[in-house]
Amino acid sequence: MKIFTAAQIHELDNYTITHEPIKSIDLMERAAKTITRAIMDEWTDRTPMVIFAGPGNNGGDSLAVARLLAEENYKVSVYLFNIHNKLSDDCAANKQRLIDSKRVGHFTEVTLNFDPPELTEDMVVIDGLFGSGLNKPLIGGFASLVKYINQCPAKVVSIDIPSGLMCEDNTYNIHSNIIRADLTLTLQQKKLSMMMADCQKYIGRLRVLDIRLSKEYIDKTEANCRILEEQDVIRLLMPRDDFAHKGAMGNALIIAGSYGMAGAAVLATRACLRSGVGKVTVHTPRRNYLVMQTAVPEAVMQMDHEETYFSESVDSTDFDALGIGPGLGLVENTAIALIGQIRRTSCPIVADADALNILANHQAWMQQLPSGIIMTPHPKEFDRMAGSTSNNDYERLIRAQQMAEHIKGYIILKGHHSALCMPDGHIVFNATGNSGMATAGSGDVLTGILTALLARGYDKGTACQLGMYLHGLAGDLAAKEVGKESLVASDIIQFLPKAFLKLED
Ligand SMILES: NC(=O)C1=CN([C@@H]2O[C@H](COP(=O)(O)OP(=O)(O)OC[C@H]3O[C@@H](n4cnc5c(N)ncnc54)[C@H](OP(=O)(O)O)[C@@H]3O)[C@@H](O)[C@H]2O)[C@@H](O)CC1
Ligand SMILES: Nc1ncnc2c1ncn2[C@@H]1O[C@H](COP(=O)(O)OP(=O)(O)O)[C@@H](O)[C@H]1O
Ligand SMILES: [K+]
Repeated sequence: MKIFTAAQIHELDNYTITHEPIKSIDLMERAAKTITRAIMDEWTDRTPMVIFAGPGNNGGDSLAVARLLAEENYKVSVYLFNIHNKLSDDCAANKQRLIDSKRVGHFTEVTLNFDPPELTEDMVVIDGLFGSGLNKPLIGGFASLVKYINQCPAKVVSIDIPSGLMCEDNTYNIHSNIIRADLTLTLQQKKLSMMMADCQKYIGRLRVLDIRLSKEYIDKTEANCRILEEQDVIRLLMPRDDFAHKGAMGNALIIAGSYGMAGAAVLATRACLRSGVGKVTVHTPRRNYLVMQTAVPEAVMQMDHEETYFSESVDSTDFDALGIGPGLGLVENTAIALIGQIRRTSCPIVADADALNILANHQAWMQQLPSGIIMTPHPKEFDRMAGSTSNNDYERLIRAQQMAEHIKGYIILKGHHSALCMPDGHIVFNATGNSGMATAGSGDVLTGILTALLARGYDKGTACQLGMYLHGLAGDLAAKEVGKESLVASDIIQFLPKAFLKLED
């Protein structure tokens, strides 16, 4: 699913109106019918509905919804805010339709002062104040109204987007003046701000409603951001040749683990082995020998000269991909070995965890990364790499996007919706995965999967997309079986086979 900007959404609306063709008022009616059905799915006609409508088309939508709900015998009260005495054409038309229908129990057009109605627990508030046309933070009377709605005990449903929330950048927004919805019914496509963890408190539960905007425009218009879907991923899968032999299925090298952190190496290596690769070699400190050999008998062991930490770069000529970082530790000798390793490696590299922390501690090295490197930071690791803390998730995402372009590499900013930032500036969000995966070692598993896919021969962008999707899918399948609370990183590996099977089916 593409994520369009507010400006593109506006173009999409206009394109639909001109090319379907359909009158804009009829398109609004179609949207309102879909929204009304979604509301009726959630609440019966015993629930009193209080609608707050703004002066633009978001207000127009909500006035049409008010009329349609009233026709379905819902008890409806409507407050239309028209303080500048200027309504959009379709909002004005829907005001008239609502008055003419005579079904709505209470209608007030607020032009000056507003005496707010009592909002009780049994009611539903429909927030149709502002949608994708919001162009500045809410202040004054609208801000007071938002605060009033936010402190009321009623359930709140936002049409298209919680009023006050911008579709993209909320860095300079006034956060106390944004509606905190329980349910957001967004039209046609998710907006970028809906992918950000720190905006979830405004959005609540999210449903995307198909209002049949122009498929032609959606298909032909380039979007900078998109959400990865199953059908995209299925197309990426390479078939396994019947005559395959291990020599042709990729040779992966994992450099991971230090004394006390053998587990990270075990997880990355096991995940790598479960992701279709022909052969996996793990380079780890001597003292991890017995643990590794016992836990992952399928892997080839290559022991570092040091007992407890990675100390010298290794010849990677014969390998097809390198995964480096999980549990590596931060001692200076390891740092020097790491940068040496990165410099002498010519196959694709996945750098994770301590590899990223080391780079963050040596900012000059950040400038010398080979193009095409794949880095998989969680937000804290990213902030360390970037050299400063981002104020919000959007700012961090834009920094990651800029860094990926600057170093010509791939950055997977991990989270609920991990964001793959590509060297050409595109961003791909992952939609699989769940909160059960917020457990130590989940990231090591991703490193193993990515290393395997690269060794198998997937190009970097494909390996990143497929890898994060499979990782999340395995986590989702595991959560179904063991529950989110009990899920551990090994469960993700255990369900990787089922994740592959699901995609292959
Ligand atoms: N177009 C279509 O075909 C379809 C559109 N659809 C619906 O339309 C919605 C978009 O509608 P929209 O473009 O009219 O914008 P909307 O969000 O209602 O607000 C615009 C008004 O707000 C004002 N304003 C802005 N910021 C403000 C602020 N901080 N404080 C105060 N005022 C502020 C702004 O005034 P201005 O600044 O321009 O003077 C203008 O009057 C979209 O979310 C979806 O629900 C669906 O029906 C599907 C078909
Ligand atoms: N709430 C969540 N929803 C979806 N995926 C999650 C969630 N929490 C964590 N994950 C995934 O789990 C992994 C955690 O990685 P990371 O933070 O590096 O863990 P660790 O360092 O312990 O291995 C990431 O791939 C992330 O996307
Ligand atoms: K809204």
